[in-house]
Amino acid sequence: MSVSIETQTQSVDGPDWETMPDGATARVHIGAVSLDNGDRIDDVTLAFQRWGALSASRDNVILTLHALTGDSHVTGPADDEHPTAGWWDGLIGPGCAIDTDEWCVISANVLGGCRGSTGPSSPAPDGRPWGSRFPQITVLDQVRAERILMDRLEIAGVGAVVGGSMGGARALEWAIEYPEMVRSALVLAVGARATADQIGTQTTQIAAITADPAWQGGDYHDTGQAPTAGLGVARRIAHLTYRGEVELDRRFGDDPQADEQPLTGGRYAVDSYLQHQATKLTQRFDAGSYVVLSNVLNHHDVGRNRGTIESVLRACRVPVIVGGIASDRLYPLRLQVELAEQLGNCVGGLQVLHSDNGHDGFLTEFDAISDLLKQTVEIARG
Ligand SMILES: CC(=O)SCCNC(=O)CCNC(=O)[C@H](O)C(C)(C)COP(=O)(O)OP(=O)(O)OC[C@H]1O[C@@H](n2cnc3c(N)ncnc32)[C@H](O)[C@@H]1OP(=O)(O)O
Ligand SMILES: N[C@@H](CCO)C(=O)O
Repeated sequence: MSVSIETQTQSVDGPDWETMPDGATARVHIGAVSLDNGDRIDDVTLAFQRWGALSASRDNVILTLHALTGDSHVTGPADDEHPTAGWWDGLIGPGCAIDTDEWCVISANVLGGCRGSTGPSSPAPDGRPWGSRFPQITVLDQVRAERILMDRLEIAGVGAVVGGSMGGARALEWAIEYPEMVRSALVLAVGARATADQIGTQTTQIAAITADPAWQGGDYHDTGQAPTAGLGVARRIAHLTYRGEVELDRRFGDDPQADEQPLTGGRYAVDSYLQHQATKLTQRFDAGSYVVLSNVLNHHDVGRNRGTIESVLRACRVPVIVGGIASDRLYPLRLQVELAEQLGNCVGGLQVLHSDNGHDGFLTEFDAISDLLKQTVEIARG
């Protein structure tokens, strides 16, 4: 589906993006985005951060793509605008795996997100929060928005698109939909389409949120209430899928939490751990975005409107590095085996990360991710 692209660039709420300090945030009105479901969102805003200088030929951009509850803050400590430290902190910067003395790193908060980009909690054209009116979007819709952002920034091509999980899904869609713009891609901890298991756990998480009376059909943003309990349950379920089964048992087993007594109403240690993860998320993330983005993952299917998954992957000529984590039970290795075997130009075959941390290995395995990023930028150099 083609996307109408307006010509003007309008920066709002931020400094000139090319000269702002490393890690500063800019927000750009990118205009309308046409969606897979035939709908359209007018006047989309994307918030993004930039590290490293844009070269005179504007051809040294690395687009880093965050996962479900991430945001544009790839590196650096938490700050007023970004409640968590960078999700690939230390991997991007001067002398790092993506060396910002060479590369200009751009990272945008995703369409549907809640950290400065248009999503359920941001104002619709009538000034009220989008809430339940926010349309069903797909990974490809998010990538279309990012493609328009590149156009607004006058970036005709990028050295690499890199990401894991939902970020990996977008990197894959970038390589398939806009191969002429992408010199290399890192696709980590994801598959070519959602599996029944993923859709099962994600729809169960959505059910936990929508069962919370504070959800109010998704139109809670201006009521002073939020479905915090439902979002917390959703995160607990999700977090179990993000970590290794053996890891959790090794760390927590059936231990009680501190001096609590489970037989008399006290908590298990793993219960306390999940409660902690849930509380941290509910303090920083919008439930409406969580629902929209979980559905984005449910709808992920590179074959949609294109053909068989195998034919779509085989036709992709962009050099792609494919990585997977051996203990990932949410995006098991068989999904990355399929990608590595079927992508038209997978470089070096499947690269397996050995980690106890399951799916979250794409965030925690610093050395292995560093190596994959270095391989990717090496291809981008040509
Ligand atoms: C691209 C993106 O996805 S960006 C978003 C990434 N960040 C998140 O998703 C935040 C949620 N956290 C996570 O997913 C993971 O913690 C990661 C991937 C960020 C880091 O993983 P790890 O370093 O292995 O941390 P781990 O999962 O062991 O969690 C440690 C936390 O659990 C807490 N914890 C450990 N045991 C217990 C317990 N028994 N009871 C309560 N809390 C506990 C620790 O105190 C620590 O808290 P803190 O994070 O507030 O300092
Ligand atoms: N911890 C990651 C895992 C999902 O990929 C997140 O919350 O985005």
